[in-house]
Parts: sequence; C-alpha cells; structure tokens
Amino acid sequence: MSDNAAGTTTSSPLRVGVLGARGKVGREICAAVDAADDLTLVAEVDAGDDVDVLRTSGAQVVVDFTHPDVVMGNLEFCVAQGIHAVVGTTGFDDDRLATLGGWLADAPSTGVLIAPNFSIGAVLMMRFAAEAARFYDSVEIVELHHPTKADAPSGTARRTAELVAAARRAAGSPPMPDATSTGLEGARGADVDGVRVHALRIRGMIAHQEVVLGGPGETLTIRHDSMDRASFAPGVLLGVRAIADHPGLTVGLEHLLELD
Ligand SMILES: NC(=O)C1=CN([C@@H]2O[C@H](COP(=O)(O)OP(=O)(O)OC[C@H]3O[C@@H](n4cnc5c(N)ncnc54)[C@H](OP(=O)(O)O)[C@@H]3O)[C@@H](O)[C@H]2O)C=CC1
Ligand SMILES: O=C(O)C1=N[C@H](C(=O)O)C[C@H](O)C1
Repeated sequence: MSDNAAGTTTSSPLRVGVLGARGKVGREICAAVDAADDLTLVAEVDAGDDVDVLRTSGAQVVVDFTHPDVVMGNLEFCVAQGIHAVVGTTGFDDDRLATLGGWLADAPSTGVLIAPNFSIGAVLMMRFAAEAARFYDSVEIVELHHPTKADAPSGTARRTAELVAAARRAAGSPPMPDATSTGLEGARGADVDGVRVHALRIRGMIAHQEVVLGGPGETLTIRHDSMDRASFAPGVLLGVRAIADHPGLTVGLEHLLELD
C-alpha cells in the first residue's frame, strides 16, 4: 500500500506464478492474470522448468494446473517457501489432504485453496445436487470430458458423489434401489461413497456433468457445461485475490463465495 501524488492510496499488484503454464487450463489462467490490473504474472512454469523461479521471481501466490502425479511436490515447495497456492489439479484424497495439512501446520500464515472445479456453475451444480439428494430414491452422476483428461472419474464427480452421500446420510435416506445381481464388469460405473459415477471421454467435449435424480413418476436432471476453459478463470482469480486472507487449507471454492 502506498500514497500517490494525488493523495489517494494505491496497492502494488499481487505477484502471481503459474505452474502448468503451457497446459490447456494454465494458458487461460496466464492470459487472465495478464489482463487483470491488480495482478502481475511473474513466473510461468511448465514441465522441465526450474520451480525455484517461483521463489526468485517473488511470487506471492501460485496457481497449479499440472498433473495429479506432480502436484504434491509443487505444493511442498510452495508451502516451504511461504507462497500461497490456488490449486485446480485433481487427485486429492484424504491422505493427500492430511499430508498437506501437516505441511501447513509448520507454515501457519500460508494459505492453500484446492477446488475440484473453479467454474461458478459447477459449484452451484454440486450444491443443488446435495440439496436435492434427500428427496429422491435414486441419484447417479454422469461426467463427460475431453479424451485427453488424465483421471477418471473427474474430481468434480467424486466431490459431488461425496456431497450427495453425506446429505443422504444426514437425512437417514435408505440405500438406493438397484436389483442388478449379474452383468458385465463396469456396466454400473464406479461406486463413490455408495453413489454410482459414470465417466465418458468424448472428442469435442470440454467438461460437463449431469446429476440424475429419480423418485416415483419423476426425474430431475441437474446439468452443468463448461464449453470453454475460460469458465475456470474467474473462480481462480477470486481464489488468487482471497487466499492470503485464508491461512491453512480450504477445500472448495464455495467457501470463498457468499452463497448464503
Ligand atoms: N479445478 C478445476 O476447475 C479444473 C481442474 N483441472 C485439472 O487441472 C489439471 C490440468 O488440466 P489440463 O490443463 O487440462 O492439463 P494439461 O495436460 O493440458 O496441462 C498440464 C500442464 O502441466 C505441465 N506439467 C507437468 N508436470 C509439471 C510440473 N512438474 N511442473 C509444471 N508443469 C508441469 C504439463 O506438461 P507436459 O504436458 O509436458 O507433461 C502440461 O503443460 C488436471 O488435473 C485437470 O483435471 C482442469 C480443468 C479445471
Ligand atoms: O481435466 C479437466 O478438464 C477437468 N478437471 C476437473 C475435474 O476433474 O473435475 C474440473 C473440470 O471437470 C475439468
């Protein structure tokens, strides 16, 4: 913060580094950071580059859209350097979150935000699905993505299934009806916390999800479509601007949105 000649107070732009900068989402994030007056893109790091440039460039916040196999190493580096992190990369299970929590315990003023999906519509879709889950006998999830996606099912589908399962447990919902006793392995999708998840990989698609709920004589389908990776940028920038005020671990963009 400084006073300018006109006597008004100005802040210097927040210094941002991007990991996975040449990837499909990373490119979008670099462009969005570049276009924001209050942010400066100080480091663009991709596979094979020296991650230490994040430190030498003075990055205050790092955005990670890399790969589930490398993201933990990246975060260990950032937290050790006291650099806040906003993470879109998938692959976070309870063990990984616990490890990260341990690193953050030694760096109490550093914040890490992990969000399975940074698009506002996807956050709302997950919330609506959780809200509706207790009113229906059946709930299943279909996620549809581009065929270059590294993981299946998607992080968003896993998270949605967990939220749906938690809502049904809290409401005391009975198990979902399913008479299948024989069939081809895989035909009923993956079981995530008791919720069936089906993953499609389709050329031409980006990131899409349907939550299909059913009860006597009716169904409800909640669908979200990201038709452009630009859909992730506003949520990421929101996280970049807010994370310094949220030390510790935050899981889910919903915690930074004023939803209630
Ligand atoms: N939370 C959200 O809203 C979203 C999350 N995602 C997730 O983000 C991740 C990336 O997705 P996407 O952009 O499509 O994938 P891409 O493969 O297009 O991009 C990943 C980039 O990271 C690079 N990379 C690999 N290792 C490292 C490393 N150690 N340091 C720096 N860069 C590295 C890759 O290089 P190379 O190709 O040479 O290996 C590649 O350029 C996935 O986990 C995906 O599921 C995607 C969209 C939205
Ligand atoms: O790899 C992707 O593309 C996406 N990954 C995230 C996920 O696994 O949920 C978010 C979005 O679905 C796009």
